[in-house]
Amino acid sequence: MSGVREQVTEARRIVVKIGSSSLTTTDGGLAADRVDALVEALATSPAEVVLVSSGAIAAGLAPLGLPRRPRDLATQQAAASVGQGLLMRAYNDAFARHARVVGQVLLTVDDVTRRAHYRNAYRTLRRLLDLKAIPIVNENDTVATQEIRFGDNDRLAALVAALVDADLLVLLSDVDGLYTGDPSLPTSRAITDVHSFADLDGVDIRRPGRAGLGTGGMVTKVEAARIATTSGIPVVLAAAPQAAEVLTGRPVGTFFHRQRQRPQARLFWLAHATTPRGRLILDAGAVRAVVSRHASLLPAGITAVDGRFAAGDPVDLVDAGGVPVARGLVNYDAVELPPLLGRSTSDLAAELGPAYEREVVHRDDLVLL
Ligand SMILES: Nc1ncnc2c1ncn2[C@@H]1O[C@H](COP(=O)(O)OP(=O)(O)O)[C@@H](O)[C@H]1O
Ligand SMILES: N[C@@H](CCC(=O)OP(=O)(O)O)C(=O)O
Repeated sequence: MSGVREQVTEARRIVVKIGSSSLTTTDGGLAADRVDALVEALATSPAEVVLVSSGAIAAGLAPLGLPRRPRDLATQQAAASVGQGLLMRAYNDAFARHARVVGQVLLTVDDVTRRAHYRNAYRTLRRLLDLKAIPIVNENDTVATQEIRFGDNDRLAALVAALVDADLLVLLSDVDGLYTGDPSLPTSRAITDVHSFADLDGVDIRRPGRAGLGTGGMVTKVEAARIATTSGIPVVLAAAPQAAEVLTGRPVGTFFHRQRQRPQARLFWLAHATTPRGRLILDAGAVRAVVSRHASLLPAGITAVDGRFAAGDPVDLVDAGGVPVARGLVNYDAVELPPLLGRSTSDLAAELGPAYEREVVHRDDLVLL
């Protein structure tokens, strides 16, 4: 293997994600030395850096006298509310020593999936970078409900990487890369390169780490790597203390090669970041129109509606057998649709007015699955 990874050293914009377990001590406090080491590596990088940092909940445990990570959402949110301020104070102070300014950006799933919101998030991040500030992103834990939460920051980081059109995503954890199985077992081997996700068949990818502070374990990291690489962004997965080595292109950790050039950005959000709120069951003609001709979905081709969704929500388009063929943002509330099904848009417009000429899902808001 050559001495440096050129896709890393040539990256002009990098998203770095660090997990809770890498920032906090086992008794729940923020580990200042770890924050300092990370900040040193980031502040000296010539690239624009967006930091996605977990650790709010973990950092809030000790001040609130909580012995371990709570399971219920309200207590997690209280801990995040306390911990997020402490986390930002630590970053603010550490980056200030390198004469760098930081900006807090708290995002919800909607902010990175809905067009109007993600443009707004993009503008804020873009402007912070233009102003040479380091955006520090976390999920907006205090307002997110269970249903709409990411819960882990791995996928959020991949989506942020796509949002800011990053050249590289770095996932820093308490493990120095992906292994063929539980890294504590002597039989597990380190995986240095992932060229295709088929390479991972047979790899034992587990959920949370032993420290009990992280959330997603390797499952969400591999999923994040899949999201990023299929949108043309390579990923390095390494241990937090290796951050400086990673950023100087040393071949440490696991390198996930990009799977293809970037698809149209917004469609990518739709496929990976949204949870469908309902299903539209399509007849065979509509399936062909949507899949082969990439046409908009009209009421005439829908045979049934399932779920309680509102206009603007993501829904799955499924064939008669229930197999999802596409996902799209629907233009009608669920309750509006049943009387329209099977009817032509010109009939509907003549009877109900021009507003009913609109597609159920516009082709620009559709992605094939
Ligand atoms: N195949 C695997 N390769 C590497 N690590 C794994 C694997 N399966 C499970 N893990 C565990 O995943 C953990 C990292 O996930 P997590 O604790 O959620 O980290 P973070 O807080 O950094 O997001 C590691 O500590 C490791 O024990
Ligand atoms: N937003 C949460 C992140 C949840 C979490 O623990 O994520 P991770 O450590 O990346 O698996 C927090 O700041 O505590």
